[in-house]
Amino acid sequence: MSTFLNNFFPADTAAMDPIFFSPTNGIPSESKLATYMVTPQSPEFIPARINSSPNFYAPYHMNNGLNGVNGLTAAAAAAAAAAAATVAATQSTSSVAAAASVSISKTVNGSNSSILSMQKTTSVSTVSQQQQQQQQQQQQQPQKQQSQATTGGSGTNSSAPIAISGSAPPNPAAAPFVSSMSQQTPLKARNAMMRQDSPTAALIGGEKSPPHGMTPHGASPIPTTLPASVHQENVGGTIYFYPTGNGANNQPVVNSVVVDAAHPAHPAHHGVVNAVAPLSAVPPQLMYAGGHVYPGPASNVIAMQPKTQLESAFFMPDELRSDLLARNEISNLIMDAAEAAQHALPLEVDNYHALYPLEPPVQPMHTKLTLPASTYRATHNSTGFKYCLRRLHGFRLQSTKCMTLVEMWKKLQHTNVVQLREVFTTKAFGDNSLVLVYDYYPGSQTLLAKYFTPTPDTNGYTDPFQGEARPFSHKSNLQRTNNGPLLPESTIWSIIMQLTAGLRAIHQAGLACKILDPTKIIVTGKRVRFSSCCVSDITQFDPNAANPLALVNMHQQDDLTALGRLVLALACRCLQSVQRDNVQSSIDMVTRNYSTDLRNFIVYLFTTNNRRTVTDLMPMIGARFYTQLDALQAQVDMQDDELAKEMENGRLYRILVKLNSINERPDFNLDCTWSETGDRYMLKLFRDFLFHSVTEDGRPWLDHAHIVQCLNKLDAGSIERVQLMSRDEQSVLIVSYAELKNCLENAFSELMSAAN
Ligand SMILES: Nc1ncnc2c1ncn2[C@@H]1O[C@H](COP(=O)(O)OP(=O)(O)OP(=O)(O)O)[C@@H](O)[C@H]1O
Repeated sequence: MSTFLNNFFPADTAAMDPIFFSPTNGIPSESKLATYMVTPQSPEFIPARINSSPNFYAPYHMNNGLNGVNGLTAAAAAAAAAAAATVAATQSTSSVAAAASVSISKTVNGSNSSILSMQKTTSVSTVSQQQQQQQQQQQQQPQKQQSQATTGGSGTNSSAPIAISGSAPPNPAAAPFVSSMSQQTPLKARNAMMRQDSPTAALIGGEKSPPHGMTPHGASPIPTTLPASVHQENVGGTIYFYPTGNGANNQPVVNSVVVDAAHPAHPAHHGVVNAVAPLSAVPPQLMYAGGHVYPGPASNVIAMQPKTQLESAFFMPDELRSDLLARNEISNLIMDAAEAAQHALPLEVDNYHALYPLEPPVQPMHTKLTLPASTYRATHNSTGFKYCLRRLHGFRLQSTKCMTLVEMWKKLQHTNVVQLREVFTTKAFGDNSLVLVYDYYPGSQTLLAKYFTPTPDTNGYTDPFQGEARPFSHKSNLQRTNNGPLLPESTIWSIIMQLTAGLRAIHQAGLACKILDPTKIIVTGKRVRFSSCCVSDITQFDPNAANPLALVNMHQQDDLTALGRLVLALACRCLQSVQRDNVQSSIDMVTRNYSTDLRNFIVYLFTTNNRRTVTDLMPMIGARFYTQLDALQAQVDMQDDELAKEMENGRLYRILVKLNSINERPDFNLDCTWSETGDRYMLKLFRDFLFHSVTEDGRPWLDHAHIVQCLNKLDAGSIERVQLMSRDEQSVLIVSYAELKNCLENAFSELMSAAN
């Protein structure tokens, strides 16, 4: 070590306190990096620009959307860091040393003496504050302010020196710190994390003792209570940092917060139940510190999942994921050349492009539309959002008076009605077409396709396992129709509730659906929506009528009749069941297979001599409404929980974006060493620590929990410290996450300002 120091500092300055002059490596004296004492043998360390003392508690700020934590207030961020400080302080009461910053360096020849010497000191234990103060007085060293001293020290443990390297410390007060350090110092530094326990173990069976060679999760080995000013002393080649008395007065901002080891920076993301636990009077606003922590799924959500596996606590259920993926895939489908030739679609239609057909090219006319129609998915030119375009071929708008109705439909917002966005005429298809633009729901099926399409039979053999009743029973086969087994009554009621909800909104808006049949109702997952609203209002518009809404009451009554027919068809699972001659036998079938309520519901809608309203249907739905509400709320609970997990993922993603924009950047402002120097150097080593750790025998050490934990600590700006090893294993930097965060923010803002 002494060799190293002699090399590092020229003889004429050797007597000077190295912190207060500019070392020959060009590091300004005020630099925090200067105090890290990186060896000259570390070729990567070429500081170019050094920051002054970082503002470790700088509030989160939004920076191009990539910064910080979603919705985390500055107070919350500070509280998070504060919580970490207190956690560490609480846990390291026996390790009383405190210092601005620390470096552990090997000797020039690369021996492990420093680390070994520290290991020898592990037997030393707690030193009281009074002892430290006495020792501090005995030292009688000039108490100099150091601007780069980290803040956040508790001030109670500020006088113990911190051993850096070389032989045993002259001041026994240093020992406790050295002791805890040595327990955590990687024996093989960066490349040998000597881990015996994975942090994931904590996910299963509570906190395990921290593995060797890595900063433990629960308690920082490095004192986290740092005074504002530090004096350093070189004894026999070992540098000791002595906090000055001033530091003792430097009360941290966080003392009032007492938390358990569940600092935001803890393995929060992946389910360790590390909720912040207030043990004393905690100001409520500081509790935001726990906002970083995903506390694991709620017990009610876990109970809802069919298979409660460990992964389900951390990741999205497979079913939901595959649903979302399927929807994305459908949404992103593009035509191949053959399809494009077959459909011959224009490149652009009004404000939309990338048309993709949702049905085969030649469509038979819908009986009520009397015009050929096609449906496409298309992307809006300026917003990039996808919409559903319904084109009426060869349609000339006779009068713009119908626009009154269009405006009424555009205003109608309901979760069971596909919303109309706009209507325009176009010649882009080579004819006069009218286009109605609706919201697009990928993966939708019409009710016709879902429930009234014959299931393929193999040689007349029907699968006895299909159907709701017991397999092979007489009832089971009787309940089968051409289109599959009869639907469970709960499914029919679920559709009824959704359709009546949509219809109620339409009627209350003074409109009528007019085309209420299985081809114009779409099903997306379990959601049912009216999909072709307004089409009839345009195509059947009478420009000579004094009041276009004069007949709306009659149309609303027709809607209710159509609803009755639709429900009957669903209950019989057969469209022919609603033909005039079949209605009575179909109702008999409903009586046999379903509840009286369902039968009464259908009969009510078929009884046309009274004026009917949707509201009258409510009592027939009755308590089933509560069942539906309960199912929906359970789904909301589940999705809320998924959202909480994904929020954490999004936050970590943003940090990774920043980190990766900086790491290994080949060139920045004509400086090809930018990403390897100054603040960025620490980020590089941190990246190695995160992702490139290896076991003692050189195998990659991959632990998701380690990565998540460390990223969380970085994001929270925890004052817990981490040991980073240079790639040549000649130097160790000990740096707090707060400093790393500061480095990250600075480097990224440099990139941002250059990009702008
Ligand atoms: N808003 C929408 N979002 C996503 N897909 C939709 C939307 N509206 C309709 N679709 C889908 O587009 C396809 C065609 O719809 P359309 O209403 O034309 O049904 P159809 O059975 O072809 O009726 P028709 O025989 O009258 O043309 C269907 O697969 C339907 O699920």
